[in-house]
Amino acid sequence: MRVLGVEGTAWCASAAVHDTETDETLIESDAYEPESGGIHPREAAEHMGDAIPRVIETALDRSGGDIDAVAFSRGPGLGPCLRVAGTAARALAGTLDVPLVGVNHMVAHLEIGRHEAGFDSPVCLNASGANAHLLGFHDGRYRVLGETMDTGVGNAIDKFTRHLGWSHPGGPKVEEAAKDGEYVDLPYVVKGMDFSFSGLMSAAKDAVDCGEPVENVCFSLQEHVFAMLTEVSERALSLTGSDELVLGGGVGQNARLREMLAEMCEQRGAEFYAPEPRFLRDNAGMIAVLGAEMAAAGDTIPIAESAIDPNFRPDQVPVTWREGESVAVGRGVSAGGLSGDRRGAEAVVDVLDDEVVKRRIPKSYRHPELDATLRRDRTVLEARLLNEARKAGVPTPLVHDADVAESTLRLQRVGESDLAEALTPERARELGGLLARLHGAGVVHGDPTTRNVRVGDRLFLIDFGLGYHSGHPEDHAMDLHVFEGSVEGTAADPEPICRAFEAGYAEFGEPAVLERLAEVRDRGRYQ
Ligand SMILES: C[C@@H](O)[C@H](NC(=O)OP(=O)(O)OC[C@H]1O[C@@H](n2cnc3c(N)ncnc32)[C@H](O)[C@@H]1O)C(=O)O
Ligand SMILES: [Fe+2]
Repeated sequence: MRVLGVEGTAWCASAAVHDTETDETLIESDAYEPESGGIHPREAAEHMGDAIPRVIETALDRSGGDIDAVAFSRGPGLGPCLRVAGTAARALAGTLDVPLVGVNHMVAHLEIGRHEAGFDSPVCLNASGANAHLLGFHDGRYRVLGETMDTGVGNAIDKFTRHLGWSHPGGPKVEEAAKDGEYVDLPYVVKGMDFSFSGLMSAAKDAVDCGEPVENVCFSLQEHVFAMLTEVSERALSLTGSDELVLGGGVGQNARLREMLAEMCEQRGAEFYAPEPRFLRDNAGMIAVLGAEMAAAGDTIPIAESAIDPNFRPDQVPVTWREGESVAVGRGVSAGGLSGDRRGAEAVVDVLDDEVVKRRIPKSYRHPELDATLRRDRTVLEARLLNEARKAGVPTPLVHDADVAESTLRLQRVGESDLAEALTPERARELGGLLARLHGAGVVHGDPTTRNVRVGDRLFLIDFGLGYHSGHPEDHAMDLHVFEGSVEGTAADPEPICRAFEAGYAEFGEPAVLERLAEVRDRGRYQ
C-alpha cells in the first residue's frame, strides 16, 4: 500500500509518500519562518495555503506510482493551518477517489518511534513545541500518564529566546549557546508525572536581565528542563512496568535531551529509541506511516465527518490498528503483580525484616549540582513530612534514622502490598479521606500514585520525597489529579475508583479542592 500523508498543524507544510512494501518514506517539507516573534496563526495559515499544494505535487511527482489512501493531521494544532491542510487532503482524496484517514498528530509523533524501533508497548515522551506529555497504551487507547501543566516544552524555550530577541525557533539556538555555559540554580518543578515550565522560564528571563551570562542560563535551562522530562519518563516506566521508551516531537532533536534519556534508560536496563531528526520535527512522513496502519485496519473517515479538531487529544483516539493486542504498557501492574523490580523511579529500597532502607541514588543523567540538591532536599523534606503527616492522623512509616549526607532514610516497614496491586473503590475512598486530612494539615504529598500507598490492615502513605507545605486548593487538587492519573494509566476500570476516591475526599476535605480538580484537569491539556 502507498499512502500520501499531509501535515499542516502549525509551522511545517509537508507531504509524504509511505510505501508499506519497502517501508520507505519520501518527505517533502516547507517550513514557515516568522519574520519576528513567534508563530502568527494567520501568517502560518497563509504559508500553508501557498506551500501545501506545492509539497503535495512534489511528493507525488518524486514518488511516482499510485496512491491508495490520503492521510492528514486532524489536530491538535492551529485552526487556520489545520483547515488549509485538511481541505487540500480532502480534495486530493476526492480527486484520486481513495479513502481519507484522519490522524492525530501527537499519536503520529509516538507511533513513528514505535514503528521504527519495533517496540511492543513503549512509554512515549512527546517533547514538541505545543505539547509535552507521556503516553502509555492501555485498554485500547494511549493514556496521558503525565503532562505539562502550562505550556509545551518547545514553546516555553521559544518564549525565553523571544525575550532575548532571538529569532524563531529558539530551541536549536539555546542548544548551541549552552555549549559554552556553566551551571546556575533555577527552579525545578515536577509534580508526580506532571510538570510545569512557567516558574522556570520566568527565573531564566530574570537571571539574564540581572546580568547572568546568556550561555550559562541556556546551559542551565536545558539541564533543568530535560532533567524534569527525564525524571517523569523514568517515573512512567517505573509506574507502568514498561522497559521501552520512545521519544517524539521537535524538541527530541536536542542532543542533550536524548543523551539524558538514553542514560536514564541504560541505568534502569530499559531500551530507548529516538527516531532520526526528519521524523522528530513535524513532518508528513509520520502521518503517512500511521495513516497506512489505520487504513489497513479500516480506520478511514467519510469526508463529511473529517472536520479538523484544534484540541484533538491523543487519548480520544481509539487505537484501531493495535486491536487484539493484549499487551498493555501497565502490564507489570495489570498482570496482578509488580514487574519484579523494586527499584522506584528515584530511590533504591532495601526491604529488611521490619525496616526499609531507602537510598536516593545519584542520577548520572542530571548535572551533579542539580542531582545533589534534589537528593538532599527530598531526603530532608521526606523525613519531615512523614512525621507531620502522622501527627495529622495519616498513617505513615516511622522514621528510624535520616542520613542526609548519604540521602538515606531508615523507615519502619508498613503494609503487605502496594495499592496498585490491591486497588478497590473502598480503598480509594479511604485514601481520599487520608489525603483530605493531610491537606487539612497544610501538607501536599506531591506524588500520591497507587505505588506510593501501602496496604495493610489500613492504608499507609509513603514516599513524601516530592511533598511540600501548601494550603492552596490548587496544590491540593494537583495531588488528586496525580492519583487519578495513576489510576487512569493502569486500572482496567478507573471510573468507580476515581468516584469513590473523590467521595472519600469530599467527606473530610474542602469542596473548593474538588472544584479546582475539574479545572486542573482541563487546564493541563495542551496549550
Ligand atoms: C501540534 C503541533 O503543531 C506541534 N508541533 C510542533 O510543535 O512542532 P515540532 O516540530 O514537533 O516541535 C517544534 C519545537 O521544537 C523545538 N526544537 C527544534 N530543535 C530543537 C533543539 N535542537 N533543541 C530544543 N528544541 C528544539 C523548536 O524550538 C520548537 O519549539 C506539536 O507537536 O506540539
Ligand atoms: Fe509536532
